[in-house]
Amino acid sequence: MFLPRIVKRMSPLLGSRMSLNACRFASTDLVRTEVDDKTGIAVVTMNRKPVNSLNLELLRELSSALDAVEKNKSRGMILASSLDTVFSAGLDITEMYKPDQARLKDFWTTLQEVWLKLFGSGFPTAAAINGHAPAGGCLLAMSCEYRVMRPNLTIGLNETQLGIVAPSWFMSTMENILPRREVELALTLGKMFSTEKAHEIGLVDEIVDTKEEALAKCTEFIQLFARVPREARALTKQSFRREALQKLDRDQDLQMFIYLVNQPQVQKGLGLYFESLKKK
Ligand SMILES: CCCCCCCCCCC/C=C/C(=O)SCCNC(=O)CCNC(=O)[C@H](O)C(C)(C)COP(=O)(O)OP(=O)(O)OC[C@H]1O[C@@H](n2cnc3c(N)ncnc32)[C@H](O)[C@@H]1OP(=O)(O)O
Repeated sequence: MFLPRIVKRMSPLLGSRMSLNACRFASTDLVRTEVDDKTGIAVVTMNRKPVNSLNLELLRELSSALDAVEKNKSRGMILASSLDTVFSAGLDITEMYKPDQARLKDFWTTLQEVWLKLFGSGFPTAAAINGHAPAGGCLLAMSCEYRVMRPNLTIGLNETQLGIVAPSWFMSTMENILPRREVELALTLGKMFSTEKAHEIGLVDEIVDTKEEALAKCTEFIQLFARVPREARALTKQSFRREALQKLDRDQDLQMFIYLVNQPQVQKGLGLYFESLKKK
């Protein structure tokens, strides 16, 4: 259960430039939320070692953090990772392999919820991609409005490479950024792009060397909207994204997911993939 802790602290977030700004913290072990009092921007940092794989608990806390950002009327939100080389490894395979059925349902429902809140948020969002971002990790980054990434990393929807299929709302999220043809190729190949290639095709907006620079660039992006009326901006964004949001039929999607994941050949594939990750 997420219990926001609101305290005043000095911010260690953005290095010396920001170090005198007081921040409000609403944090749990898995997700840290820090709102800079000067900019009014919240930084939501995923913190689940070793690779920020998205299990039910991390998703629940992300969902609560998004509610808190909305409720606090933050100027915007930056999504980041506390880990040095991984933004998020995507969905936690252990949630889908030999699953407990009630938990599996909860897991998928919470993932849908996180996407609806993040992709459909009224406040401005940016992703500081300071590590690899495969599959569900790429989904989170793509759900934001702006992406800044460190060099020599990878990002993409690699599902077909694992013998599984990205749900249609993962596809719509990529289609909100890239031309249809590029998306079809990326999805059917299960393509993981290097930072540099992702930047070239427009999946990533900027490349920077450090996490601090990524946070600073994301802040600059969000501050572009400082003089734009908040409601008008929010409604414009939500109207632009409405078609993708409305296409998700949550019940049907859940039933399809449960059915497919429980297929013996999918279970076998997930098991083999999980083993290969362990042996790496
Ligand atoms: C035919 C129809 C079928 C339809 C089926 C429907 C199913 C719907 C599917 C929904 C869409 C799925 C979305 C997903 O997100 S699936 C997850 C995809 N993710 C990946 O492929 C990433 C896998 N991980 C990596 O590539 C690397 O770990 C990474 C580059 C992220 C980091 O590399 P690094 O070298 O730093 O770390 P390690 O690889 O050594 O990993 C450390 C430990 O973490 C474990 N691990 C890694 N990724 C995951 C994961 N996604 N889930 C669970 N655990 C993970 C890894 O095994 C290591 O564990 P140990 O230390 O115990 O060995």
